[in-house]
This record gives sequence, structure tokens and C-alpha cells, in this order.
Amino acid sequence: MKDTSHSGPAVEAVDLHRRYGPTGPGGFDAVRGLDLTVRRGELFALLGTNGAGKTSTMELLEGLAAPTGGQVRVLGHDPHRERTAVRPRIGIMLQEGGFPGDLTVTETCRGWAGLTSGARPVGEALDLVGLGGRAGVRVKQLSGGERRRLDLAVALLGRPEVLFLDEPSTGLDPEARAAVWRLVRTLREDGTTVLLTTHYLEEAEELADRLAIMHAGRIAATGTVSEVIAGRPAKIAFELPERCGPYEAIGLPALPAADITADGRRITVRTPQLQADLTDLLGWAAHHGVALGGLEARSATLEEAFLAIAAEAAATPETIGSPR
Ligand SMILES: Nc1ncnc2c1ncn2[C@@H]1O[C@H](COP(=O)(O)OP(=O)(O)OP(=O)(O)O)[C@@H](O)[C@H]1O
Repeated sequence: MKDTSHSGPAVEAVDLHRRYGPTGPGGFDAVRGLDLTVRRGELFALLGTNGAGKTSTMELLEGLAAPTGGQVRVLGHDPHRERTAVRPRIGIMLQEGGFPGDLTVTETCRGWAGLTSGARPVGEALDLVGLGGRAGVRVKQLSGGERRRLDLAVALLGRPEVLFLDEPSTGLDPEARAAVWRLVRTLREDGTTVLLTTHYLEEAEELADRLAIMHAGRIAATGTVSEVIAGRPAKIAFELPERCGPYEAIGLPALPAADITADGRRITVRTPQLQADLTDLLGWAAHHGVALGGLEARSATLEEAFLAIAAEAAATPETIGSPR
């Protein structure tokens, strides 16, 4: 029977470190003092630039490797040392499942189901990921996207309380990706805690209750999507009519908080006060009878926040760090 007595966070990491290779020269610190809490029933996305340390972190949280320093708790247990307590309650979708190519889809799932207590029927797991029609096909004959879905089916066999998904939709076409998003949402609605890594920012925007952006082994920003983009400049863009002449000469309103750039007649305003500056611009345009062509005005996107946070983190000396 599953132990559901633990009422704390689903996943908790405190001052987590992971070093590859020896202490001192020749070693590399991939995770450098990471703190992370994933609440029960939450969908949490771990984002980061290439090499930020997402997979290295996930492997520690999944119990597949021991940390060099710090602590991990999954459902109240150390996932590495107390593997037998944790493993039956979690599902893991690695970046590459690496299943033998000569087995069929069903044989692969049956093999895993045999090692899993209380496994759901293989056909049900395959239907969940849309592979029901490919049950008799050999793994080596599956497309890349179908293999990703098989990885997901295997992760779901044990009806996990906590599901770790490492880049679940990489290699999927847009339709298959949308299907995986629907499935992940359903699992979350049923109470499954999901921790996923992704390079697709729209995936995090669509799915995540909260997210963290990693850089160089640390968390550079964390919160809800709105919290992470809050304070990032909004964008107003428009094109001036030809009769206005060069941008410098036309006397746009001052907008002291904004950063204004011109590319020919196309003007881009980046501002922390979208409503006030837009009001000033529209008032100015109405007063002078100027039509602002292709006008767009919007808050910062997660992508803009991500790029800015990664650039800031890269420019901050202590985030670059030196080997421990
Ligand atoms: N076995 C290893 N030995 C030495 N260095 C490693 C090893 N595995 C990973 N690294 C290094 O650790 C850093 C973090 O790698 P990791 O795969 O965790 O990053 P990631 O954020 O998952 O990257 P990506 O987005 O490219 O998958 C990288 O610089 C990588 O080269």
C-alpha cells in the first residue's frame, strides 16, 4: 500500500550540489547550491539555457545520483538512500528511455509493469499516450516522437504520485505535443505532482503553476509566470507615417521611464509603465493627427524575461563561480 502520510512538499531540495569528476582541478560543478520546493499537486517547470544543470538536478531529485552536497526529499524521503520507499511512488521519463529495439511496444511496457507494484494495465498506459494502435510494433520501428510517448507511457505505469518529465515534448509534432499537454493537465487535475524540464517556453506558460529559471547550476529566478515577468519592460511598437520625417525631429512625448529605439520609421518603446506611456503616445498621436501604423502594445513575455534573466545571470560574477 502506498504511504500517503507525508503532508509536506512533494519535492524539496536545500543547498544542492553536484560535481562531476574530482575535487579541485579537472572537476566541474554542474549544480551549485540549489534550493527548490515543489508543492503537492503542483506542476513545476524547470527552465534554463543549455548546460544550466537541469538534467543534473533532475537526476538528483529522481534519486538516480547522489548529491555532492545538500539535501533532497521526495515525499519526505531521501530518493537516493531510501530508494525502495520512493521509487514505487514516482514516475520518471528520462531524456532517452533507451529501450531495446527488438521488443515490441507492449513487451517493453509489460517488462516494466512486471517490476512495478500496482501497475495500471499496459493497454491503458498506451491509450493515455496515444500509442494504443502501435502496441505490436518493435521499438526500433517507432518514430522519434512515438519513442518519447513510449517513454511517457512507461513513466505512467505505476500511477505515480510525483512525475518527473525531462523534456517530454522534444521531438513531438505540434499535434502530439498538444496531446501530451492535455494528458499532463489531466494528470495534474487528478492530483499528480509534475516536475518537468523544457526548452519550450510556451510549454511552461501553458502548463506550469510555478517555474524556475536555472543558469550555471543555480536558480536565477522563480515564481509564477506573472511573478517572473513582473517588472520586465513592456513593449509598445508602431510605425510613423512618412510625412512625420526622421524620428529625432518629430517631438514624441518624453516618456522618461522608457527606452526608445528607432529602426527607420518603426519605433519600439520598452517601458515599465505600459498604460501611462501608451496613454501619452496615443494622446500625442491624436493631438497631431498621426496614425500609428501596426500599433502593438503588450506586457513582457516569458521569453523576454528568460533572455533578460539569463543575460543578467551570466553577467553576475558570483553566478559564474569557480569549482568547489
Ligand atoms: N557526466 C558528466 N561529466 C562532466 N560534466 C557533465 C556530465 N554531465 C553533464 N555535465 C556538464 O554539466 C553541465 C550541466 O549539464 P546538464 O545536462 O545538467 O544541463 P542541462 O541544463 O540539462 O542542459 P540541456 O538543456 O543542454 O539538456 C554541463 O556543462 C555539462 O557539460
